Amino acid sequence: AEHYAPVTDARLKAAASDNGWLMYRRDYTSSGYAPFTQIDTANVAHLKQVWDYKTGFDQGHEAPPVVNGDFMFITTPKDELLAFQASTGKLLWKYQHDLSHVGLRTVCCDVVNRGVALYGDDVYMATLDNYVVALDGRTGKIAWKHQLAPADKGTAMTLAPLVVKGKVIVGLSGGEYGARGFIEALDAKTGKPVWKQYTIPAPNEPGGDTWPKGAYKTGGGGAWLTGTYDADTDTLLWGVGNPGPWLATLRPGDNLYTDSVIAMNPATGKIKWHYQYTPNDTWDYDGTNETVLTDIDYQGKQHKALVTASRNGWFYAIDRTDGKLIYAKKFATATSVSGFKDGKPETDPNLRPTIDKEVFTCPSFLGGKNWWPISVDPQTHLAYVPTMHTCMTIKGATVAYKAGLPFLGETFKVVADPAHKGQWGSVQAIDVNTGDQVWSYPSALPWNSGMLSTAGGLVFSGSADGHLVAFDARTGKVLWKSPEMTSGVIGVPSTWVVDGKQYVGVYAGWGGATPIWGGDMAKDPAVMNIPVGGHLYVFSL
Ligand SMILES: O=C(O)c1cc(C(=O)O)c2c(n1)C(=O)C(=O)c1cc(C(=O)O)[nH]c1-2
Repeated sequence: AEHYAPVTDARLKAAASDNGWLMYRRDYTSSGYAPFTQIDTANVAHLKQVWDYKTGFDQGHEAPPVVNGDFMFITTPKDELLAFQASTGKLLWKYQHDLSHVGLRTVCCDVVNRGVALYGDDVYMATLDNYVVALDGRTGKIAWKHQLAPADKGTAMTLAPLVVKGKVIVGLSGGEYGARGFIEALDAKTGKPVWKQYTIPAPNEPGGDTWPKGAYKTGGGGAWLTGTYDADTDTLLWGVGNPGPWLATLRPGDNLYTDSVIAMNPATGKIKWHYQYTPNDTWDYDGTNETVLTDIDYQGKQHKALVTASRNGWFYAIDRTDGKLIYAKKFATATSVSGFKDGKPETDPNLRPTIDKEVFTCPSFLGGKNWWPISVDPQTHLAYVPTMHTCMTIKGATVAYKAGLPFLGETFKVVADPAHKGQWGSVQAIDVNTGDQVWSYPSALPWNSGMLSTAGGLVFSGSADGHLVAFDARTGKVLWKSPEMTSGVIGVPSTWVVDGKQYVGVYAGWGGATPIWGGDMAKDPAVMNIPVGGHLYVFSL
């Protein structure tokens, strides 16, 4: 293999001019966009498989290939880290994190891992038993590992870390177990903790008064997806998950910072501002979905914005300098969050379940979109959004907190969205200047894969029936479908260039929350028949 070029701050900041895919969403803006033009709308139909690798695991395969030079790094659901020669698929080394001491039970939504971060010579992975592990990228030799929280108290880590200025930053899963979430930064060289920011304030801290007495300790607020770094304002942006327990009558108040994006100082973790997508959430909508930085022109005014397609079914544009709402538009049927007043979301009091009352509301807790990241293309100025069309019935239930056990207080069932019968999913393009839909590609099966856009005028994403699909970025026309892969796709495609040749890679490996919690959707024979099994595929011209 060729020599390993260290990943510097300069390279991470200037991802646009790099041939690799150096982090989870390729660049600090979380665009999921690559500037490569070799594969384009005219030749994409000639893509051929160049190599593949079967992982041997049947859980959901969610990680994107992360590529530095001719080195590719990808994780498996059980915290194995694989290094390949990116151009040929030659396995260079393999590291298996020891999960033997952890029950895999306190993971809400399948045993998963979303991949790695790179810095210097090292590769970083977060694990289900709350370690961050650093390995030498060339050899797989362990540099350090550090455990952030015990493994048996309802917490886990499933996200890809983010490296900002020499710190490896990760967040906790555990919103369904009443774990108090946090985001923590470790020194990339030594693994020493630098700062830790709880997502749920203590009573004496700002926002502490949005919780009833004592509730913050079991308030949830996982931070289970990778954040975004705004290099212009030196701000770290991170989405925070749902409050615990799900049943909101047990915790009156806004319950900050659940279901919010928080803006932090990356040197200290100190919170600068926040925006809450769903106040006093009682539908498990989380606020963890990606935060993508993009400059927009809304009604004739320029804004430095962040955009997100929230689980609650609304597409938000927020001023990324101060956290003020610019606009919010529905991208899926959305009734629980019913409108906005002075920039703050309002929820429908009639659609709040109680211990005596079952309600029907949309979207389901799985969201108008779940964790599968959107991509924002600076050329088309469109956001490509993997969308789910479901509603739910939901009712309160009794619950008591016990560390390591689910803390929900609700029963629920995912059902079809009456406005999208026979269509569990779609891929849609949304104009980030307006929040309006430009094209939509309907899918009978749920669409649970992340999006990749490229300067070749293409959008790639994987289908549940096992194809990598290339869309025309402007029109949504399908220009190419890979031959059928051995499983459905929930992975995140990525692309890179080695020796002048562009590659596209994606995991097939059906799983994640949909087959476990999907109710009527999971019981649809077409969904039940999706084969499982992890399989990495790489294509080029
Ligand atoms: O609150 C949490 O801590 C938490 C963690 C995770 C996770 O770590 O995967 C998911 C969720 N919540 C969740 O609500 C959810 O719908 C979900 C889907 C998936 C998946 O991998 O498909 N993970 C998670």
